[in-house]
Amino acid sequence: MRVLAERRLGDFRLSVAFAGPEDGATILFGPSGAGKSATLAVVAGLAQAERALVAIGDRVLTDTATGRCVPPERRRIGIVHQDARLFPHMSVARNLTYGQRRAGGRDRIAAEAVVDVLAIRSLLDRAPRDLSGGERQRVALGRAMLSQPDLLLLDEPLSALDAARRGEVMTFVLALKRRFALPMLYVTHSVEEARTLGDHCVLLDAGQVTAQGTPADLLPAPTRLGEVVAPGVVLIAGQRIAVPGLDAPVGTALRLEK
Ligand SMILES: Nc1ncnc2c1ncn2[C@@H]1O[C@H](COP(=O)(O)OP(=O)(O)OP(=O)(O)O)[C@@H](O)[C@H]1O
Repeated sequence: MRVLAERRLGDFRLSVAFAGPEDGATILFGPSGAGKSATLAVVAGLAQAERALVAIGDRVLTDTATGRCVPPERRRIGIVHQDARLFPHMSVARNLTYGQRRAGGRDRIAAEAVVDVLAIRSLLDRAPRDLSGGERQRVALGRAMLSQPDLLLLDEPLSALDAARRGEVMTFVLALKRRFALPMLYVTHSVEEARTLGDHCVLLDAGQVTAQGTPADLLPAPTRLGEVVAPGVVLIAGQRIAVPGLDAPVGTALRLEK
């Protein structure tokens, strides 16, 4: 995947160029306002840029030098947002087949395999309103996969979930990545997500790429100061400490404030 995007948004100037693996996840990491969404919009074909090149393998989707610009619906890009945006009037199964219908006969990614990897078989007859937040995101991932994308764009897909669900859904994203080996462009603020899921990492700040490399090299592991090891019990520096009133679920990592 190759991306070059130069665009102006009011006073903000985006000027980024990066390349990522065709069979792994590229992380776009940066603070709020760095230009991550502005970059995704160019990749998805939803925004014009003064200068842009977007290519997946040898498929060129945007090239301002030649005037090429494939419309969004023909880019073969699956998008997963922060909120699942499932169709509320359709069952899970119909949400999934909606993705399939848009695939134009391509069928590299089998529905059965996606349903298995995401463990959503028991949810197929449910309505989106009867799903938990984590289940909804798994279905949104399935719908995006079944549109048979050449690229999966994930725009902070875990950030609306609580810590426990985040870890769970992250495991499913990892499983999809391993099983289907398609390029992913993954936007996050989370060091943990970047390090767990990323093969390549692009750091953005103020509209510019400030560094590119492996997530492990660019993003130091967060220090886990404490972990909930039983209801109301935190393990800190090897000691089990009871914390009355603590209702965080077991497994939650805690950062302690002074
Ligand atoms: N239509 C617009 N007009 C003017 N400025 C804009 C417009 N859209 C975005 N911006 C500015 O462009 C900058 C980059 O925004 P962008 O949404 O890409 O950041 P981001 O990295 O995705 O942030 P976040 O993590 O908060 O989603 C911000 O300073 C934003 O205020």
